[in-house]
Amino acid sequence: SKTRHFKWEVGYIYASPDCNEKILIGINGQFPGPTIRAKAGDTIHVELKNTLHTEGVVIHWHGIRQFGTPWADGTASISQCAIDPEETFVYRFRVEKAGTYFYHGHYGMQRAAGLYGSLIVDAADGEAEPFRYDGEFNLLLSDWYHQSIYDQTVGLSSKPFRWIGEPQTLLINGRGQYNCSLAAHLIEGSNTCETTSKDCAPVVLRVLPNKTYRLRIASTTSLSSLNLAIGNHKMVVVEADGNHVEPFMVDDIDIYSGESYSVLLTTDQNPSSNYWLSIGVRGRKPKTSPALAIVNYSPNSPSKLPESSPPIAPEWNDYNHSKSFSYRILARRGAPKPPQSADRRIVLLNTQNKIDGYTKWSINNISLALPPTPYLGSMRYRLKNAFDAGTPPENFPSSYDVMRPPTNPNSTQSSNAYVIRFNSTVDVILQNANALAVNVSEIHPWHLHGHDFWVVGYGDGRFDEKDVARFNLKNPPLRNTVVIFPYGWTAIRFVADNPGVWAFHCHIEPHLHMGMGVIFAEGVEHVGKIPKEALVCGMTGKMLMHNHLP
Ligand SMILES: O=C1O[C@H]([C@@H](O)CO)C(O)=C1O
Repeated sequence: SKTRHFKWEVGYIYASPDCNEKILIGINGQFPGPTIRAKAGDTIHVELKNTLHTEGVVIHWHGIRQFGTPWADGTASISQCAIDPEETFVYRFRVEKAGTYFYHGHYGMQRAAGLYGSLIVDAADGEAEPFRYDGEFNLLLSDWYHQSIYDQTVGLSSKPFRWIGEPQTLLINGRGQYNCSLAAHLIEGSNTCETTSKDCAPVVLRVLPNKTYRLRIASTTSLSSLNLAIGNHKMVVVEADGNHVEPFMVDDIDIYSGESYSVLLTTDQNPSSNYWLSIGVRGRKPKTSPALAIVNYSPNSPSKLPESSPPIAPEWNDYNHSKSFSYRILARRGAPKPPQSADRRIVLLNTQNKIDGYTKWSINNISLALPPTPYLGSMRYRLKNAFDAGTPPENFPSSYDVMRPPTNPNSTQSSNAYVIRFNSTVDVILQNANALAVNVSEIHPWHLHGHDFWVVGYGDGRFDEKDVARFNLKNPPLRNTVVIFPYGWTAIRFVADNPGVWAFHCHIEPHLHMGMGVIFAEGVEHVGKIPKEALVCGMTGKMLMHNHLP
């Protein structure tokens, strides 16, 4: 195995991802950031210089466990201090498992400002994936707002609340077309548009007939849940979040923020035509046009417009469609199985709340407020008063009606954390509920840092003790992100075998900003020597400056 070195500068740049010039956060002047490509077992070494003029930055390596390097997880206030302007921080960690991953900013709402890129891990030398393909494409999906993230964050934390609304544009590999359909010739009265600029030209997948391609698809959207389909073609799902799944064939896939998939595409359709690949919004009433890419059968010209219209995503609120897709995702035969019982069960109620008139999301009535001192340092060195004391609740009152808005919407903010016994097995039940408005319950994709977890069950309504008997302990899929459907619950199981402090949160950027997350700490006493650059801020900073390192 190798060490792969990268030297990055993170800074604001001018770019036109949807043919409209804005500023966004690029890496080495690029958007999306450079793709990291490595082999399983390699070490990634990123020397990251913050060239944002007036704000800190961190980068999270989404789906990478950071076993033995919890300080490299890239979560501000959790695993490290934000890197100050003009400072350089070295992220050094191992990529253990082949798969489709990505990285992104994890400070404030910097992900929504465009701070993301792909991280692809190939099988180690001498190892092979359990499926074959002739070529591959990488599709990093995102959504894009014209409003700056400053404007967005101020709105979300204002009274009255100002919601960000739906994104202006969906992007594929950082490119999209605002207010102008590529399929213009098919839609009467729509504008044709200038899409020759390299920043916003549609993505072209150039294929040969009768071959099989692996499409790596990851979503780092700020808000949108997406559906992806390719005209006339079916796809076979083979990977989810860096784990092999039992292959199954679909017409389209749903993908939530924080998830990744690999699908196999066989180019077995009429080769004299090109085809649309289309991405549309799910789970929220869409106001954003679908994003399109072209599957270009060689030797057709890539500018030859497909004869058939782009596939249309299922109705945004057809949750049965989404559920049937999620329920089909199962571990590939031979994949690691979960422990057959858990040592602890934590039930997390997801509600939208009010705190002093501000709109928030809460988990068991606590809205996460991150402390100034990163947990990893304050827990490792047992600093008092660095974050709120006490264990957050393990459950919510049995009288709470998940089908109705909260009768008392008042909630509290806290930075308290769940301390989990090292190497114990934990079940988490994510319980969805009605939001503040009547008859509204939203989709939330939950992402766990530092682990993959088994998705052992889903259900509608309120989770009940008797549901435990229905858990799938035979072939549950391993993932790092899983969705909770409106008014439903999702059960996950994981082994707390990774010393560190790990965020577990809704991957919707504004929801995390509004407090929708919790902190898990496990085996912190086993954490090795934390590089002091990760901790020099807040109380740990003062302690190190006075040389009182225990
Ligand atoms: O967090 C959210 O706030 C709005 C809405 O509930 C209140 O404006 C919305 O759609 C969210 O997802």
